[in-house]
Amino acid sequence: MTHSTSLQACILDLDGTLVDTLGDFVAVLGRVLSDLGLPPVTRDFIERTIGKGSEHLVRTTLAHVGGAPALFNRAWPLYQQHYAALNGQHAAVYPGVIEGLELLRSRGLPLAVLTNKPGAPARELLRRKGLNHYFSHVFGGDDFERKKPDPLPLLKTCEALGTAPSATWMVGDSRNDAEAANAAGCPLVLVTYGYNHGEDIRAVAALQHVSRLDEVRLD
Ligand SMILES: O=C(O)COP(=O)(O)O
Ligand SMILES: [Mg+2]
Repeated sequence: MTHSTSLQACILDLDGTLVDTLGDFVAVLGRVLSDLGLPPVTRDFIERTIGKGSEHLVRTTLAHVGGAPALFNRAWPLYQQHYAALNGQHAAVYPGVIEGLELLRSRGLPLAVLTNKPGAPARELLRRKGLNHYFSHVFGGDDFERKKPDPLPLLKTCEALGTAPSATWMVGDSRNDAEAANAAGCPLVLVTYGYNHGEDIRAVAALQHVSRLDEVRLD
């Protein structure tokens, strides 16, 4: 099967696809829990929980350590403050990402980022990692009414790019990306190195599964 003739633009996920941000989440949540006098959580727990946006991550972490739900009101500003300070310090661009973005750009494809991370830290992270210049649009989890796996943010990103969903590839690392892409009608490419709630992403159907972004086949 080939979609090369209809490929007009590409939307990429951020955490687990472009940048390995697990270390940032671990450091930030460590500080938040310590500020609140709560016990730490494991790196594995955080890796399984990333993907549904930062509010979800903070709420699920508090519940995991037995914190009252109302603690969220104290934890959330702390999380945002620590995230802004640490953003990118414990994060690395995955091998093959620069080469993959160069490849997509060499085909003249407009590129956008769509992440469930809030927009401000997402844009700042891309800037700090020197990736921002590849993208005409960067949308975060707070830019639209609903987050992935809902198709709405994908449809809105296609609208911003000016391309039909059927001609706009979604590249992501989790079933949130897959469900959103399938519901929006975007051809799906999955990277196999990211975070997928502790499950093997190769079990999720896609046009292609790639172990590096520069392995994506455009024809
Ligand atoms: O912030 C998250 O929960 C994950 O963000 P992502 O959509 O870039 O994977
Ligand atoms: Mg992701």
